[in-house]
Amino acid sequence: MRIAQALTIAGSDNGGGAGIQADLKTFQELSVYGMTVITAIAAQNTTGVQGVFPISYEGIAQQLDSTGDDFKPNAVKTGMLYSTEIIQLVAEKWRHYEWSNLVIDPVMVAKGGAPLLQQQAIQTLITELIPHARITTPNIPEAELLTGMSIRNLSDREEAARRLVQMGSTYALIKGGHDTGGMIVDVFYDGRSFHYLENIRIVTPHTHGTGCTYSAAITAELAKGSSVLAAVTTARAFIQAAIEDELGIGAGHGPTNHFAYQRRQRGER
Ligand SMILES: Nc1ncnc2c1ncn2[C@@H]1O[C@H](COP(=O)(O)OP(=O)(O)O)[C@@H](O)[C@H]1O
Ligand SMILES: Cc1ncc(COP(=O)(O)OP(=O)(O)O)c(N)n1
Repeated sequence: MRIAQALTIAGSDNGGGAGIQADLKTFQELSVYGMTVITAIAAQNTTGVQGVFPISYEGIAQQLDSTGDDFKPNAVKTGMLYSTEIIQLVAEKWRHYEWSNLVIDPVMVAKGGAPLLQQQAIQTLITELIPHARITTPNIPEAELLTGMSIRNLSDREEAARRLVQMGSTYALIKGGHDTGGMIVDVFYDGRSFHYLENIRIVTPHTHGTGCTYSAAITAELAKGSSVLAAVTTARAFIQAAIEDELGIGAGHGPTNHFAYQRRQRGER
């Protein structure tokens, strides 16, 4: 049996809650073989980001080539891409290796406020990468920056999702974690109709890496051949379990629990 394979192109979080580390843990939990291309080293912990150290252009190009020359990932996810140059490079290699199932988590700012994407790179993301996306998964502030509109209510989220699809992303998911209400509503758009993934907001400080983990779970499910809506639905259950069964690690905003979903599947909760 050929195992499903997924590649993440993202930054490193030494604390293990977000970035490459969250992606690999999520792939593994969902029985998908994970591969990485590291774009930047973010020195961080649960209290914030202390430094960002981009990998050289040549270093990223070589990682992409070493991956593409030998492996055939069934799905590819992008997270922290940091600069215009890195986005252009990823788009070029995407075309060259004819990869499929691109999941774009347009990481821009960490929850503590540290920038993870240079301001001038947002336009490059829109013109160079989003047209290749199977699905793009911004949180509300990211969706506002990508679409140039302010998002205040549900119909704004729907309009933002429409605009992402107009930019060329086949599907869009506007994540509702940054909303302040008691319910979190993630808006999924398939180009024709909307689906709403609603959940009660869990009151916890331990939500570091939720966006990375959610999009990695979508990527893993796409790698295994799921439809996009089925992938998002499973991923939503994965992130819900990961937030609910908190680990309580670190003095600040701790990581989510990547073990939780499978433990529940095995009845071990
Ligand atoms: N407190 C919470 N309770 C329940 N689900 C949450 C909570 N915070 C985040 N999520 C889930 O995680 C997803 C990603 O979180 P969000 O904060 O929107 O993105 P990001 O981590 O990229 O900023 C949300 O869409 C939601 O499904
Ligand atoms: C290396 C790296 N990549 C992405 C993030 C942001 O992760 P996200 O899932 O948006 O969660 P928060 O950090 O915002 O809680 C990161 N911190 N580091």
